[in-house]
Amino acid sequence: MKNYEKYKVGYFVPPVPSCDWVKKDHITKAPRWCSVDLRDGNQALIVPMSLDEKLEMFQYLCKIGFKEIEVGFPAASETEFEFLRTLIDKDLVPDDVTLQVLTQSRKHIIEKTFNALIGAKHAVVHLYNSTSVAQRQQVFKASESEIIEIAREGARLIKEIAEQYPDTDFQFEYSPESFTGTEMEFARDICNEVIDIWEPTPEQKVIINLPATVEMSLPHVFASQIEYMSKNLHDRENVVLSLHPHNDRGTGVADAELGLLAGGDRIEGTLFGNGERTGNVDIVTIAMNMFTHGVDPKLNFSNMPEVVEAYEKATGMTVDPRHPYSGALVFAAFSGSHQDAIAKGMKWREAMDPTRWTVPYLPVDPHDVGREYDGDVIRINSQSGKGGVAYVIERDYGFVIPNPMRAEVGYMMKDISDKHHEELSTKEIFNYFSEEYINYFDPIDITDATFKHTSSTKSGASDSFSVDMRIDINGEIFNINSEGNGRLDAVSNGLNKTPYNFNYKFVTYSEHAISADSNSKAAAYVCIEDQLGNQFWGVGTHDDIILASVNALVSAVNRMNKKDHFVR
Ligand SMILES: CC(=O)SCCNC(=O)CCNC(=O)[C@H](O)C(C)(C)COP(=O)(O)OP(=O)(O)OC[C@H]1O[C@@H](n2cnc3c(N)ncnc32)[C@H](O)[C@@H]1OP(=O)(O)O
Ligand SMILES: CC(C)C(=O)C(=O)O
Ligand SMILES: [Mg+2]
Repeated sequence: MKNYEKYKVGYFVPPVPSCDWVKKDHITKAPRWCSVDLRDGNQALIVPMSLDEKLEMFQYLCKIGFKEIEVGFPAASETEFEFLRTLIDKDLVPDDVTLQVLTQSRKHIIEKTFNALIGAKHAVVHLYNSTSVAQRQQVFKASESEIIEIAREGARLIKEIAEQYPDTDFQFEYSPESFTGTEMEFARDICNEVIDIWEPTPEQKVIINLPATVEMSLPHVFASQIEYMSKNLHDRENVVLSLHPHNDRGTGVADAELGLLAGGDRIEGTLFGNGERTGNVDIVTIAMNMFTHGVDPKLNFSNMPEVVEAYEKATGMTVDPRHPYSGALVFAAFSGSHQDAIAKGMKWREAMDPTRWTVPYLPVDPHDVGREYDGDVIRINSQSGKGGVAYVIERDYGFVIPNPMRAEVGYMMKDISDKHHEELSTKEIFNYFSEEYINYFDPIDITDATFKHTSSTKSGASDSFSVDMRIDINGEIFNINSEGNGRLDAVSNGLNKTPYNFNYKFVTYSEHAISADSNSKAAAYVCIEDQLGNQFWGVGTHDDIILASVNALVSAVNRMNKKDHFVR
């Protein structure tokens, strides 16, 4: 027998499957969110949170905007019980936040749960018992009616005890735990039995929570199960249909989203999907998925690095660098074509429509989750291209590298990164760029240059310029006067008046003012070509745009010297 042959599907499709949810293409409003970080998340930690850690996490969950928080299983431990007492006795629960607690259907546990809640303003008492075929057969060794009786007993007791505390606004919740391994008709029946005992009203609705305690099926099957339950629950209008997906198959978010389309009103989950085994469903991802469809998720993740920090501190878990919306690398584009598209997309947005976000490869504006464009988005390594390199140099240093020069600079950075086998920071990139191209005065340095405009006023006569220059070549000084039909031409002719033989022709020239912080105000770019057709770029900077262009020419000629050594 092959190993895989010991498995078969363990879920149940509804007797009358329907898929009306398929017709809806996105979620149009935020569900009721319930954080179960402090209960389901907490029970999955190697060392559950201390009272102080729970308090800190509770306050942070309130800050994000959760209005319903399952704070624990008060009968589980002293810390759990004390935590509730502290929240209530010290009046730490905001008026608009409802505490939720979990209990098994056992008298002493239910009683202890209510004791923990004495004095609370609002509370959800959450009752569960297992309903799946496996649990009925193997754990409870009980018939369907005996399992229903466990639920009914718990529901009756909860209702009865709650009546003794009229000052607390109680809401009741029931979960057929292991719902995904339960026959749908049985799940429907047991939930309806509980609903009938609790007799919900529009003012006092009940919550029926359908957990994918273990995620067992494709997400569309889960959605069909939710749709079936939604259509077959008693008093549906007075029932809040809650979903509680886990992530065993890695599709917890899909379960939640399709489940919402299928009739779910509420989601129980955790930050970043902490929870038993592969976790509870990740509320951050569901909320941000909604956000990127233009729907207000009613939770505030605008400072995601802070959320990550708070979560990691409280749980001791880490957020993966690839975790949707929150991982350290989720906005990083290393690859050339992605960088090129992002850089162009950012510029297009600025010029065409800053109100919308459609930048390729970035499903969300990093600023909307507290991340930066600088450093977070375009990052340079050996997979990068000219567009990305030019983008970061322009963004951080204000140098607009001309299009024909970009490939050369891009390949230079790619090679450096490849050889060093590491990412390059923008600072390193600029240093390499600067060392190689900008004001490269070895061996030629023009230490003084004074221009005169010597054009004729005769019509048809072209402009001409003369320059007096002091040229230093390897320490040898030449005082030269020369002329040309432009300033650069005059300098170039002057260079050729030295005993050296500079054989090149101009290919292109461009210049711009530098907007970013810089000691210089202007940058110029010159490309020359030697006799063999090799091209050499030089970049010059100076306060004076004319001298910037002279510096660019000298840099280009000096760079040519690296290949074609000057001869006298
Ligand atoms: C999917 C979920 O996340 S469900 C929530 C799970 N979370 C936790 O269990 C964390 C907190 N739990 C605890 O601290 C403990 O389990 C307690 C305090 C609740 C109970 O402790 P104990 O009674 O000592 O142990 P234990 O949990 O093993 O009890 C098992 C018994 O409870 C029964 N039981 C389990 N769940 C339920 C339930 N929901 N309703 C009624 N009985 C239940 C079992 O059938 C078993 O019965 P048996 O004694 O007749 O065999
Ligand atoms: C208690 C229930 C809702 C639970 O956590 C689960 O089934 O996963
Ligand atoms: Mg759970």
